[in-house]
Amino acid sequence: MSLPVNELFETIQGEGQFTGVPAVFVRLQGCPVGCPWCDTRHTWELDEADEVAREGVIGISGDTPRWASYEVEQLVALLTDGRFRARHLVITGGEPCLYDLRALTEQMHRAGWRCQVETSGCAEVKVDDHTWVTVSPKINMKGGLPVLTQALQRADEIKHPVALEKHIEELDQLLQGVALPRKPQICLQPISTQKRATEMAIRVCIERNWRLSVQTHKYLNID
Ligand SMILES: C[S@@+](CC[C@H](N)C(=O)[O-])C[C@H]1O[C@@H](n2cnc3c(N)ncnc32)[C@H](O)[C@@H]1O
Ligand SMILES: Nc1nc2[nH]cc(C(=O)O)c2c(=O)[nH]1
Ligand code: SF4
Ligand SMILES: [Mg+2]
Repeated sequence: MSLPVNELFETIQGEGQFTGVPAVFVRLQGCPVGCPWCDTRHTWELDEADEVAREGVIGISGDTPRWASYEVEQLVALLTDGRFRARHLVITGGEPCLYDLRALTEQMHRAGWRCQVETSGCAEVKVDDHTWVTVSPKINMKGGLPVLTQALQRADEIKHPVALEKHIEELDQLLQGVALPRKPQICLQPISTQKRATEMAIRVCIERNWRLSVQTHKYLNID
């Protein structure tokens, strides 16, 4: 099984429940959802012409659509060869759940790491049982892709991007009638650190006893 890797880098998890935790990020190429405010638009298209050598995506920042094909075993070998101190792997994208992540998460857990997946919920979540699943639902997006009940039910955390009151109403509607067996933490993440969005998110988090997730890496100016 091969995975198209856009970038692989070590930083601090900037968002959600694990904010502040040193982590290695694997960003997979390809996403069909098309959020107008997406901060990783360069990951949307998986174009053959953008394929590069495997070394070409390690620790190099910069927003480009390039990607390299890694077999799961090659990725696990690289992640565990001693170059990283972190033991928290974040698999993001693009949309990582376009791909079957069971072998990767199983092998990384066996190596003593914790795994977290960041997904929009537009595709079935295929990870091992120990993986922390962060679902950031993308409601009414251009691709017309529904947020899958399977993804919501697998969620350990629901991290909703918000800028307008209507985004709260959409979340309420989405969650109505869906049983959430893992009792996920619900957090609101202001879109693009906008002041108004942040103020609204703070207010609603206090009203609902939800959690605030700000994109701390953007304030810190790190990857
Ligand atoms: C780039 S996405 C990749 C993973 C997956 N496609 C998803 O949307 O969850 C990672 C996280 O960044 C969030 N995000 C993307 N652009 C954002 C923005 N401009 N402001 C706030 N959050 C954003 C997403 O909602 C998601 O929680
Ligand atoms: N520092 C940092 N934290 C993050 N948490 C989620 C990210 C993502 O793009 O999925 C992200 C990211 O790109 N950088
Ligand atoms: S689902 Fe995620 S990667 Fe895809 S467009 Fe939306 S924020 Fe960007
Ligand atoms: Mg990001």
